[in-house]
Amino acid sequence: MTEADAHMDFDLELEPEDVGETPPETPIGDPCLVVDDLHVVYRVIGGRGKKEAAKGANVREVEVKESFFRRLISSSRQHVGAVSEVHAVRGISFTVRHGESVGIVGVNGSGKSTLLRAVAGLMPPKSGSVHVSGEPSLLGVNAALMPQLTGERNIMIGGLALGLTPKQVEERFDDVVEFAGIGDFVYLPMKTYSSGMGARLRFAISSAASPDILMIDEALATGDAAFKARSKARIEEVRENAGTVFLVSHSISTIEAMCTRVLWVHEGKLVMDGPTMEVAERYKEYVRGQRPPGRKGGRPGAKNGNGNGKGAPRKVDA
Ligand SMILES: Nc1ncnc2c1ncn2[C@@H]1O[C@H](COP(=O)(O)OP(=O)(O)OP(=O)(O)O)[C@@H](O)[C@H]1O
Repeated sequence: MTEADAHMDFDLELEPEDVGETPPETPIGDPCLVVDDLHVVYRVIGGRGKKEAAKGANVREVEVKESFFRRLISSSRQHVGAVSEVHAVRGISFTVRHGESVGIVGVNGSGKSTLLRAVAGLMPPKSGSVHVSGEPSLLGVNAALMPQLTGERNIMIGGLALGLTPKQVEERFDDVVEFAGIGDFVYLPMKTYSSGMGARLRFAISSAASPDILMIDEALATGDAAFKARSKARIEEVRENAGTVFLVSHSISTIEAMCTRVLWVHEGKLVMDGPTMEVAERYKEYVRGQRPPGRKGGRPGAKNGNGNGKGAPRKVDA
């Protein structure tokens, strides 16, 4: 696989069921989420900061001043390597209103999932802030459900974590199983599930509680047409109740069908924010340019730099 291919694993084709669909209309509501100059940094012990940084990644090796305690234990432990920092989200700001469904797009490793997790409060920011009215619900790919427990137990745990009572979870149990389409697998440990089954169950649980802010990380890519249709209806339901939906997906057609607005993230920065059609078009142009970021002329935001002679993405006010 070439470097260009590595950045091209997108579904740029509209699927038959999406053809002719127009994105939902943008409703006007009060702000429910404000993200202000957000920075998120991962610290990795034993990383290869210099090598990664040389390849253009958002990585730097940091010097760690050895404390007395560290020196004491290091004499009895093997050296574990340098500490590296990955600056995954770099100064992102935006405001979201009730009733918006916001898609997040970007090439692999651009920071989409990290941004979503930070907004959900699962990642502490290095600096900047996230102000939320309402309780965000993220049970995406990295959710803290327990693989050794059965789907049944995880539905109960997930439901309680989302604020449902045990009785409410019991009442919604059959719906969740049917929505996820996992049948009798629900009585087996989640570690026996395919990744698609796990992702669908997490989405089914996370949307069961009608959350104020529903966050979905890639789950929709894992289902068949019927699951996608059910998901779309569920997302519409949340939006109609003036909730807010965040959706990370590699499938631009999914984003086009389900979102009113798109944030395009590249190397941890927000390069474009605007109505779905506008941003999706520019993003597709960029991806079709087949120039991976880091190569001359391939960086979004660079002057005439998306590889097809078109200029930098225009930042659109939210
Ligand atoms: N747990 C982690 N520890 C260290 N670095 C991480 C961790 N998770 C993500 N990263 C790094 O942070 C950056 C952003 O990753 P993130 O997963 O947010 O991107 P993404 O756009 O969601 O990627 P993908 O589309 O491949 O899922 C990448 O450089 C990635 O290597």
